[in-house]
Amino acid sequence: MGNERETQPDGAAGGGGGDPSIFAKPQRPVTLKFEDVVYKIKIKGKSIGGSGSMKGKKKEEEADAERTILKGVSGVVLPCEMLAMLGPSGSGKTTLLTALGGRLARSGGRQLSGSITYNGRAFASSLNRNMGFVTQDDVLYPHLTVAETLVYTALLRLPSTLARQEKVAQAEAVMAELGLASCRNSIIGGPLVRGVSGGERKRVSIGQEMLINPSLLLLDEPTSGLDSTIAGRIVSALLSLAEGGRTVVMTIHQPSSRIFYMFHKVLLLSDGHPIYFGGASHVMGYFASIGYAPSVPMNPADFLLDLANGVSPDQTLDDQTCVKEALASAYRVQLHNQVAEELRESSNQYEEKEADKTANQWCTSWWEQFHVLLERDLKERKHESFSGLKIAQVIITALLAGFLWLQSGGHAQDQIGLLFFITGFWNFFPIFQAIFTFPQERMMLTKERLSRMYRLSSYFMARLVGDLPMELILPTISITIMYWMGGLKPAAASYFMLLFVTLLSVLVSQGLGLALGALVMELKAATTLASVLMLCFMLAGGYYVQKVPPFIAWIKYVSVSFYTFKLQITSQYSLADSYECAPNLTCSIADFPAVKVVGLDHKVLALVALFVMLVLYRLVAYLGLMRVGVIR
Ligand SMILES: Nc1ncnc2c1ncn2[C@@H]1O[C@H](COP(=O)(O)OP(=O)(O)OP(=O)(O)O)[C@@H](O)[C@H]1O
Repeated sequence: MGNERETQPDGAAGGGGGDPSIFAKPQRPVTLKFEDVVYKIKIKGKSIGGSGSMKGKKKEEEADAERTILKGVSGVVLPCEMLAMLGPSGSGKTTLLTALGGRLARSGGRQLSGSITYNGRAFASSLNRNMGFVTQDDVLYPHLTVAETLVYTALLRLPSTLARQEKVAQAEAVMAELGLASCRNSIIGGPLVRGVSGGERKRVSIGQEMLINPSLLLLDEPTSGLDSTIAGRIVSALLSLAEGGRTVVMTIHQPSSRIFYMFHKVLLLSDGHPIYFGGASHVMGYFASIGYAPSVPMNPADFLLDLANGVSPDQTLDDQTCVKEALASAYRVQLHNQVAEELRESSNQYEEKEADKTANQWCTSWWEQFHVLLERDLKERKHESFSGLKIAQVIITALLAGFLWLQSGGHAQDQIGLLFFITGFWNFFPIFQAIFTFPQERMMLTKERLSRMYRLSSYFMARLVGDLPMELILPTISITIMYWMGGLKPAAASYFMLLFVTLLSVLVSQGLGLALGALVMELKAATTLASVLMLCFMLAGGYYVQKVPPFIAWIKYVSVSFYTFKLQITSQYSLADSYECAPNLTCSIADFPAVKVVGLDHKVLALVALFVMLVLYRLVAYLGLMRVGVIR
């Protein structure tokens, strides 16, 4: 089926939603071809046939416990064309779009076969810089404004050859293009914070991809959940982009007829089978020619969806599976060869002559990435880091402890109890703050890493540095209150030593929280694991038990609480100190039960152990994060 519209590879603007001339023509227009794409997944321990799969194949699929999601889909999309992929829910649209974006997982029994080429070449990671991918769910930071979101994306995704001002100007241009200027200073919002509307959020997501002026733009349901006017505006903006020389492919559920006729080409899927590929204006004629014409005038998209669901207009075939089979076999007889011919004939006009040597380079330097990510992180998380609730929680706890220990000065039992309370509180608190960090960021990290926006190391360092102020300020306030109210040793050196040790242990616990979050990437499991681990560490900390069976005594050597408590005790006591062990009897502090367990010696070793943990946990967190955003 040909495309009834005349395509304009030179990039004349036309149609809908705005003037794309503010954007340069894409540097390398892309011809996207896909041929006989088949995608199979293995379902372990179950024997399932494909839902509504063709009868003959059902048995074979059951035997293999394998499900075929895409069953030989072909098509070609040229620069200046916009293809819509239609079909019922579960028909395979998103799977195909993900395959076209080079993001489909192939490990763990998942197989993708057939060919997908971009200007005649297979997918290469360099394409990510020339391709925009808008996912169905908008993955955006809720506390950034529309303008901040787009400016930070521009700073990260546009090359270093552009000055900061030029990147900002590009973000402004995108906002103007997508009609976002009026809400530029509104925050994005999310489930818990009210922000811009769903349509505006979607336009921000599209804007993030438009910023890089991609030659190939793939969008998963860009209009879902929007009213038809807003949906129309979005599709017409995309039409403008396509007609400016880009190749645009989108999945869409139920477009209005006005939207439907904006598409140059349509691919209709039914249970993974293609049942139509060709010009949007020819689709009704094609189905009429094979005996399926609507009995009353209707929106073509509704009619196509009925057909793909197996509902024939005249209801002559009651069995929906029969209708689907008839349509799939009509495609094979009538269209398959035609599409194959179109694939052969459409030249790879823009074929790249040589491999892209910049494939593995980044748009921006490590420092630029670090700087922008740190700035963005501080903006996005300032409400959380400096939350009144968190500050109140810490200060109230410190004051409460201060009042409880107000009259305990000089009493060893109470003082050592206070030290262990400080150890416990400042081991528990940071771990449970840090554990949420990476699981909450997973979607964003995946999205941005797949777009090759930044190195993992720059992200990781920005995150660590961004967390630092609050990680250090709050414990300092808390320790100061408890130290002086609780009557600990009134000497500056002892105070600073205790403060230093506590801050170090806060950073170690934070690292442990980050590592657990990054390894498990699931909040419930990570918090459970952290509770168990911290309880073990606390119990082995030296305060509660003195006689520990040898087979379990080693736990203290991996316990952050043990080293922290030991160093805190040494900040307050030396071997020369004594305490009142019975009325009118003084004993050496070294004989006090808890002090006996942790000891007053080997201070340097304890410090080294904390420093090793400080580095090690962060290294584990980094290694855990390396899995995110990697397609297998
Ligand atoms: N990795 C996977 N594991 C199990 N099932 C999968 C996997 N990937 C896709 N599927 C299944 O394949 C089918 C097609 O999914 P896909 O998301 O492509 O459909 P869709 O047409 O985009 O649906 P929707 O319009 O609801 O988004 C669905 O039944 C889905 O459950």
